[in-house]
Amino acid sequence: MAYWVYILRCADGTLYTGIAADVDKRAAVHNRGRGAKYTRSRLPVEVVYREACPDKGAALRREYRIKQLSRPQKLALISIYQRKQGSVMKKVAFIGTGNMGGALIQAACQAVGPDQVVITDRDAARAQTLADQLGCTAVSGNGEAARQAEYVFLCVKPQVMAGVVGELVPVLAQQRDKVLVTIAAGIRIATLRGWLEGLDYAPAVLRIMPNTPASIGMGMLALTGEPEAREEHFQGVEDILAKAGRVERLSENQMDAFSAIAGCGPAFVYPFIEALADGGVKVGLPRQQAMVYAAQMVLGSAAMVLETGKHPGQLKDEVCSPGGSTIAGVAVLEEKAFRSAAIQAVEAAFHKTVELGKS
Ligand SMILES: NC(=O)C1=CN([C@@H]2O[C@H](COP(=O)(O)OP(=O)(O)OC[C@H]3O[C@@H](n4cnc5c(N)ncnc54)[C@H](OP(=O)(O)O)[C@@H]3O)[C@@H](O)[C@H]2O)C=CC1
Ligand SMILES: O=C(O)[C@@H]1CCC=N1
Repeated sequence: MAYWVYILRCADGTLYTGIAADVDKRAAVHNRGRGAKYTRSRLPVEVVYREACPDKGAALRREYRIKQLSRPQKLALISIYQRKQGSVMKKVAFIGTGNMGGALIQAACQAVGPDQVVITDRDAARAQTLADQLGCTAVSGNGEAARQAEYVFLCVKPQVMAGVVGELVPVLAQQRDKVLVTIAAGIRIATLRGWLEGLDYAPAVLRIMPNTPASIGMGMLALTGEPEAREEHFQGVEDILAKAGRVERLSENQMDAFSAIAGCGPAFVYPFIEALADGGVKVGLPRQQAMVYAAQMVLGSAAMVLETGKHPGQLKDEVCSPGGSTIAGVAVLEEKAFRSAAIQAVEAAFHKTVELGKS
C-alpha cells in the first residue's frame, strides 16, 4: 500500500516533515493539537507538499532525506510540487459574494480569468452557485480563501467587517505578502488596520468604492491607499478591475463623497427610470417598451455628458424648444423640487456613510 511523505507549513512559517497513510487525516490530527509536539504550538498547519512512496519503509527513508535538506531546498521542492499541482497562489479572493461582491467577482473573472479567482461567503451555497456560473472556485472559510490568494477583497457589510478582518490575522501572520482590499462604505484604512491586532508588521491595505454596474463593465469606481502604499499594489488592483469600468484614484478624504454619488447613485437612478416608464404607461405605452425607452434614454444622456464635455444645463437647453413640450415637463420637475431632492439624496447618503465609518 502507498505511504506518503508530507510537509506542513506551520502557523509561524516553519516547515514540518512527516509520513502518513492518509495525509489529510494526519493533517487534521495535527490541527487538533495531537499530531506532534512541534506542531502543537504552531497551529494551524497546512499541507504544502505530498509525495507517494511504495511502502512505509520507503516513506521513512524519503522523510529522512527531506529532513536533511536546508530550508531553501525544502522551499524549492515545495514550489516545484505546487507548480505541478497548479496550486500556486491565485490572484484574487473575494470574501462575501452578495450584491457588490458578486458584481466584482463577475468583472474579475473576465479580467484575470476564473482560474485565478477564489470566493467564499457565510452562505456557502450562494458562493458555490456563483462559482458554478462563472467557473471560479468556491472555498469554505474566510481564512482559507485568503490563504489561497494574493489580493483579498473584503466584500461584507461594514457592520461585520471587524470580525472578518480579525479572522484573517492568523493567515496574515503566516503569509506576509497579501494585499487586503476593502470595499466597505465609510470604513477608513486606519480603522481597518486597528482590527489587525497581534500582527508584528503592517500588511498592504487598499480601499475601493465600486458600484453594481461593475458587473457589466459599466462601473464607476474609486481606488485609494495610504501615502506609503506601493504602486505595484495599486496596479494589481487596477488589473483585477480592468473589466469593471472606469477606475479613478482618489484621496481617502474624498471617498465618502464619491460613495454618495457613484456607490449609492444607481439606487437614485433606477427609481427615476421606473418612474419615467410609469409615466409612459400612464400615457399609453406598454410597460416593457416604456422601460427600454427610458433606460436607453438615460444611458444616452449620460454618455452625452461624458463624451461632449458640455454642461448638463446646456444639453438640457438643447432639448427644450421655446413653448415646446420638454420645457413644460422641466417646469414640473422644478415645481416638485426634483433637483433639490437629488442634491439632498446625495447629502443624506454622504452623512450616513460617514456615520457608518464611525460605528
Ligand atoms: N451594494 C452596493 O451597491 C455597494 C456595496 N458596497 C459595499 O459592499 C459591501 C457589501 O455590500 P453588499 O454586497 O451590498 O452586501 P450583501 O449583503 O449583498 O453581501 C454581503 C455578503 O457577505 C456575506 N457575509 C456576511 N457575513 C459574512 C462573514 N462573516 N463571512 C463571509 N461572508 C459573510 C453575506 O451573507 P449573509 O447574507 O448571510 O449575511 C452576503 O452574502 C458593504 O461593505 C458595502 O458598503 C460598496 C459599494 C456599492
Ligand atoms: O447602501 C450602502 O451602504 C452601500 C454603500 C454604497 C452603496 N451601497
